[in-house]
Amino acid sequence: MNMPPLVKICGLKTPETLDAAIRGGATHIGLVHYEPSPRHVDLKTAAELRKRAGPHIKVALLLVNASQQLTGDALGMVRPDIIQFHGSETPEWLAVVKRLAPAEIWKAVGLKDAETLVRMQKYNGIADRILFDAPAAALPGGTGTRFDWSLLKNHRHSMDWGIAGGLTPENVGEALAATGAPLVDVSSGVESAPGVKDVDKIAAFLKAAGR
Ligand SMILES: O=C(O)c1ccccc1NCC(=O)[C@H](O)[C@H](O)COP(=O)(O)O
Repeated sequence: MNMPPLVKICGLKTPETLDAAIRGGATHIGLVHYEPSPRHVDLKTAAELRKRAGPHIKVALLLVNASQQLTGDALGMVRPDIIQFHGSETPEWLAVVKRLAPAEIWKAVGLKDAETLVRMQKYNGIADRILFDAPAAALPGGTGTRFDWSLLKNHRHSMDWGIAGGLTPENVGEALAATGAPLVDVSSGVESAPGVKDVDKIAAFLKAAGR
């Protein structure tokens, strides 16, 4: 029997929606610390949600081109299992954080074209996972738009990876069949309004993804 994919529910802000993700079998959750986002949580709230999540689900903290100071403060306060870099962070910066922080390093990459798959090789050996997402728009993530899944069809992955961008309970099965992704990540597709997660949609997504 095929293993179900890993599923990350991103952009959680409340205990109720965190509990819904855990109840539905999510393997990962994401906390966005980026003020322009409707999913932004301050570090105190992120630390409280991280504690509530407990040891059985992995918690990713999302940062976008954060300063050295903010990155250090965020890691110290929240103590995430994963830091997801969602801006134009360099491999050199990721390597510095990797040496200092006891956390996995994920790098989100806006998958625009086949050339992107060549350029992202610079993160090989540094990022613990690449998250293929739609190219940045008004926000660098959480845009609710898809990338062209066929770009990954014959790609030989040299790092652990996953997909994000415009996934919903209705299309996640098709996305998994098209890409064979070991991990799927969703944010807008389980919301009733930008930044407002819907517990029923979270449950439906997890079920549709096979959790
Ligand atoms: O979710 C945000 O608002 C966000 C803002 C800035 C950087 C990253 C952000 N989200 C990152 C994620 O991992 C999202 O889950 C991913 O981009 C997919 O989003 P969506 O298309 O809305 O499902």
